[in-house]
Amino acid sequence: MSAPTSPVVELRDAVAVLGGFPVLAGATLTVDRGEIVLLHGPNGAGKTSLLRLCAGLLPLERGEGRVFGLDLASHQVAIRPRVGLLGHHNGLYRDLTVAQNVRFWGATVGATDDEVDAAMERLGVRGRLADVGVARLSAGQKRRTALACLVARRAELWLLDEPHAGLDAAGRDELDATLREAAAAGATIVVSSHELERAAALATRQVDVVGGQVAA
Ligand SMILES: Nc1ncnc2c1ncn2[C@@H]1O[C@H](COP(=O)(O)OP(=O)(O)OP(=O)(O)O)[C@@H](O)[C@H]1O
Repeated sequence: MSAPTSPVVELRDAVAVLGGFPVLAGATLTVDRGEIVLLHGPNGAGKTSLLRLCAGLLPLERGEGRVFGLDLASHQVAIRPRVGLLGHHNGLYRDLTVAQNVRFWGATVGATDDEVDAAMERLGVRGRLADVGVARLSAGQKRRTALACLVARRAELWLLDEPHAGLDAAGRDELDATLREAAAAGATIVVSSHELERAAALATRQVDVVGGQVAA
């Protein structure tokens, strides 16, 4: 864990480039431990790119970037295991069942069977779904499973790209409750969402992303 007083995310004039195109054009953002920050902005504004940069999955071309106090330019390998990114892909092992996926991620931090069960219960994928192969799940069920994996692996920084998408009403409520619990337990959460009313009620702070920058 980073020291309680140091920010979990610190970006200053961060520039990232994909295919010769600047997907982040000087983004500055600070996120403290326990915050739930909502990224809001139009399609193509740079929200996904910002999340991927913080996850160590997009190279920092120019500017400064630190996560857990570690330099993004040189410590991506150390940063990645402490970060849970839920992107457009759920990152699940398709050949494993729901329970096997959640157990796998739980095992990376030494989670007990009870903790793994509790994570699945929290996201409504325990009972009947637990032994179903991921390849046979619906989109919403995959998303629930991916969220259960994040709970089980005790990610310190949750980076969630439109996590409400594809979830039914109960799933959205369970997601919000899960995020509040995680933040209360010390996790830091950055979430992009087009579901403004719901996400704004969840977030402790909202920032606008426009043209690859974070609006002041
Ligand atoms: N693989 C890529 N190669 C080149 N440019 C890309 C690539 N992926 C995204 N971009 C560009 O980067 C910019 C930021 O995209 P990004 O996906 O970060 O936006 P976003 O705010 O998450 O959008 P949305 O709300 O549609 O998900 C856009 O202009 C987009 O066209």
